[in-house]
Amino acid sequence: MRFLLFVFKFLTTQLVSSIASFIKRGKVSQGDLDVLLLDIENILLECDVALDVAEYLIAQIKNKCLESNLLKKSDIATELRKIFREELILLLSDGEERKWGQRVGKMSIFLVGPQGSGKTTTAAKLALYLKNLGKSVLLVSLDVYRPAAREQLNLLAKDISVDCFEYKGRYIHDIENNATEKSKGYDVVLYDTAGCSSSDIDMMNEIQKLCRRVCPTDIIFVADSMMGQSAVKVSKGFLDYMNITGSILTKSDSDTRGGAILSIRYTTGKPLLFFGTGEKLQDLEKFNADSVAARILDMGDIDSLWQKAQNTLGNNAIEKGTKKLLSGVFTLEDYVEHIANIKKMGGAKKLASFLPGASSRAAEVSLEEGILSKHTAIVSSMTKKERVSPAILNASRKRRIAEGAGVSVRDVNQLLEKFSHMSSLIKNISSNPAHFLKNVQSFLGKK
Ligand SMILES: Nc1nc2c(ncn2[C@@H]2O[C@H](COP(=O)(O)OP(=O)(O)OP(=O)(O)O)[C@@H](O)[C@H]2O)c(=O)[nH]1
Repeated sequence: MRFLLFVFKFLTTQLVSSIASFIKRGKVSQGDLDVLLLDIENILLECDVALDVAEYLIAQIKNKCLESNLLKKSDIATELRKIFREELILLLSDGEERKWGQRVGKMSIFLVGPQGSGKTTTAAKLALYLKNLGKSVLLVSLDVYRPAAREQLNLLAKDISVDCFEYKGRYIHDIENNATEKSKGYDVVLYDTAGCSSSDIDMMNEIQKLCRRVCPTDIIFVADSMMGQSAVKVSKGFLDYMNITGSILTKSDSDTRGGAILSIRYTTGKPLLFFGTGEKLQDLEKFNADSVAARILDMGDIDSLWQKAQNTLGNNAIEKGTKKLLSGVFTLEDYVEHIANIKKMGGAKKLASFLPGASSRAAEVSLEEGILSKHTAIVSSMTKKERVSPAILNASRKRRIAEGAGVSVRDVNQLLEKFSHMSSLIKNISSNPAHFLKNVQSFLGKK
């Protein structure tokens, strides 16, 4: 599963450095705060957040700062981030998205949106998601203009073993009539519509008519994360013709500045349901406002990190690893296994992005990634005995290992130093786990 690696990179870096330089000033006045909020508004605009949305968010934050007497607080930085986070969450969610897909009764879902926004791919991703929830799903293409789109949906449906209604005719109403007949017996019918622009009045009228006839339970607007400032205009265009009930943002794995996320939620007033995070059919993530707000403010996203560990490594492996750690035994083989797990989960850089303060440690973590690969090579060129008892490593053994791994003896010494540091840390954790937990909680701000 890919995560929102890029979406907030720019926004986060800019916001965090602005807030940090504001805090560094020591005593701050209302004027300083106004300048900071103006800076933040500009950063939001640079990140493609629409003007209305940026102004609204800043006005809300300003009100909250006044209400809470921010300037009189002893820890202005923490309080400001808290306000910012709460306002972002309010802007992004009313909690409705959490209930999506759990509804009892038949669902019929229309996916609508501009051309190329990812509707067909998302239809298949959603079908897979709903199938995994135990629902029977039928996919239907309502795109009579592009036969390739029907073929594309059919192929995707085969990939995930979901039924697809194949209609070879040319008239959209015939497809719809036949599909309504075929759809009996399925829990969910997912309709993929033809991509259209809101300025194409004929097409919009046609989709509107179809919506009236089928009366779908959900009309989901599929938008490309990269649409930036135009997100407001495009989503308003669709809202004029149909009652959108939720949105999905695709291509959030691409190098976008993320503004569309805030803009679309604000404009439609309807829940953001999912993010498309890649081209594969598994690359669909449920939207979680808390996680997104935490990532934007560089406050870490431990829930997503935990989910990622569970999905990649499995609960049994995590439990086994934790037990071993708490027993205080830590060998070089365990160290290499941890490095392999970090790689499996996407590498040190990706994992660090889930921790608080990630944006300020990006360069450091990049360096660490190379060191970890070196360490794996060094341990691989050791004998079993050396891995279990590194104390036996004398000068000649170190030279042999360094040669085998293609590194210097200094690198071998650095690994041993790091390993020894980690071993004593783990011994400390195992002798007092409660104290360790307390430190972790305070690091994560969950005192
Ligand atoms: N990287 C990435 N690519 C995606 C994502 N979703 C869709 N795509 C790609 O975007 C391109 C267009 O996707 P489609 O699903 O064909 O888009 P569409 O909206 O159905 O297109 P039309 O029917 O022509 O309007 C394809 O190459 C997809 O693989 C995503 O979340 N991430």
